[in-house]
Amino acid sequence: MQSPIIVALDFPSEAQALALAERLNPKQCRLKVGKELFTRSGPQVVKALHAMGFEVFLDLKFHDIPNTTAMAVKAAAELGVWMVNVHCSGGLKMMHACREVLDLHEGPKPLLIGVTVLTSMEQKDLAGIGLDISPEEQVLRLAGLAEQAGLDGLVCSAKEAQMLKRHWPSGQLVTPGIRPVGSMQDDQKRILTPSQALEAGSDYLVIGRPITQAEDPASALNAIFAELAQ
Ligand SMILES: O=C(O)c1cc(=O)[nH]c(=O)n1[C@@H]1O[C@H](COP(=O)(O)O)[C@@H](O)[C@H]1O
Repeated sequence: MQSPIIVALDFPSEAQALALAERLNPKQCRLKVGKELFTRSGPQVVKALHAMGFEVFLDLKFHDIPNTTAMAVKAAAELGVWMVNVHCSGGLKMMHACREVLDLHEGPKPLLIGVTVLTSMEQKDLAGIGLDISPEEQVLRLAGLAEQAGLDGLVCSAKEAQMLKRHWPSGQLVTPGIRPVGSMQDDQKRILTPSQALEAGSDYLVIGRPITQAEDPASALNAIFAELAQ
């Protein structure tokens, strides 16, 4: 089976990230490079992971005026990443500019994914930023904009996957906030287990600390992969 697992390489140095990657199998997962690692190590770490045979999700959650965001997405495409993301709350014009720049890009195009409501946020956090609606309503509103802009899918909580697949069947759903039974919740709020997330309609599962902080990360990945392959 093509693995749905994306391991989040949230490390403070390239050395640590590559040491973890060395222990993982590119047939069992893809890797996510996020803000901390990229800010410290830059495109070099992405190139090193590509050289090890991994496909990379560049998770920098771009959010800026349309031209700036689109040029950042273009740079990601030129780096050869498999997936890139932008915040849907940047609006329709911003997402549309990103779609257009990728349509013009020659060669393999990364999947363009929109971030809806962060999995660390609950209703009261939305109220704190002036949004007096439920996370589900806000996710649906942003999903509608992302579909209209021609994005390939969404980052969302697996708890919203079923609802989103009904509204946008072809949208690829990338879901963090995944916790195998018995692992720590950490700062995640809207969580599901790997199997529950796939059943709910997730296409890709972003899993960080339950694998990267495990005593034996390869076994932790293997156990999740085996459970999903059943
Ligand atoms: O875009 C993301 O990947 C993301 C979106 C979101 O809403 N919530 C979320 O946790 N993430 C990322 O998913 C990863 C989750 O890591 P763990 O909580 O350690 O499994 C982190 O790298 C987060 O940056």
